[in-house]
Amino acid sequence: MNTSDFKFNVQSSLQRAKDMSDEEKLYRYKGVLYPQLLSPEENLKALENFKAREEDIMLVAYPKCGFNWMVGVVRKIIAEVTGVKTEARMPPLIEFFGPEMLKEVEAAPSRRFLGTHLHPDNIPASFNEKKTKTLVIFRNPKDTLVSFYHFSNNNPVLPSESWDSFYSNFMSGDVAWGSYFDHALAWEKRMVDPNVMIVTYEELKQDLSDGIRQISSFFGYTLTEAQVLRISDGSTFSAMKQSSANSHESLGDVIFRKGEVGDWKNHFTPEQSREMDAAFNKQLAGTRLGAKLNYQRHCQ
Ligand SMILES: Nc1ncnc2c1ncn2[C@@H]1O[C@H](COP(=O)(O)OS(=O)(=O)O)[C@@H](OP(=O)(O)O)[C@H]1O
Repeated sequence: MNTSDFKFNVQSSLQRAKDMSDEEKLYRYKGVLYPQLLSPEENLKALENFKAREEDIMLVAYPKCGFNWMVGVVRKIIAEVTGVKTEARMPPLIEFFGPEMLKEVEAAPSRRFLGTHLHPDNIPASFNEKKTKTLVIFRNPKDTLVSFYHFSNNNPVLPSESWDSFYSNFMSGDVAWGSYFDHALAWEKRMVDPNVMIVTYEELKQDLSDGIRQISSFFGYTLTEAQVLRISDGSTFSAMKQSSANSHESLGDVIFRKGEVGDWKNHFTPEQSREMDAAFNKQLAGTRLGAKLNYQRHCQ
């Protein structure tokens, strides 16, 4: 799959964003906000008939939950097992592709590595129908919100917003790619599906090697301990930030920002923190995903 056109599109989108007002940068598709320049309606419409394959490798994340980290890890796993290196390429987000690029993807040989931030309702139905193995990464909502706030203010294709305004929009789900809680509740329902594996940012921060072993075996690969070590050494925050100028060009420093658990403590007011606690309790307390996110430890 050749992604040079895609690289060019991202650069030209960043350029075009300079002439747009913040109001023009997001639009609604089936009720969910998406970035006009990166995921215009024609991209999302073209995706509706996308033909997933059983052998595809699919990665899903709500924005800022660690998608690019997992892209790096999965690409390194693939490189170790097959010898094919694709790490210098931009992330394989299907909603950024557009009709022409999608034709190339449809013609590409298996196994294809694909990813998305799409709202679960907007993910092409064929991924579920074909039982494509799908890795989903989640992160605690407070750090996700902080990361998203900085991203919005440093990525020209998204609106710039004050902390209080972004906080309110995140809580009501009026941010690009929709509500964190909508995504979480939809994936919570699929946690028992053997074709879905959910990992959390926080558990990977704690033991990346174990995560790499589990992820590779989920996709049907077996790694030696030396390979696991090589992949984890190359996937630390500092290693990935260092190589990001190559893989992500001008967005490298924006995406690889801080890479820590708990930065929310430097941003949330006590009242905002209590409001998020109440929202989490209402939506996710007592669920499997809620337990996996270990909210009390990471957010209280
Ligand atoms: N290797 C590694 N280790 C730890 N943390 C990492 C790593 N790579 C990326 N990150 C952090 O992930 C956050 C970006 O998330 P996404 O890649 O999902 O962002 S995006 O929505 O696709 O733009 C963003 O979090 P914040 O630093 O809190 O903003 C990145 O720094």
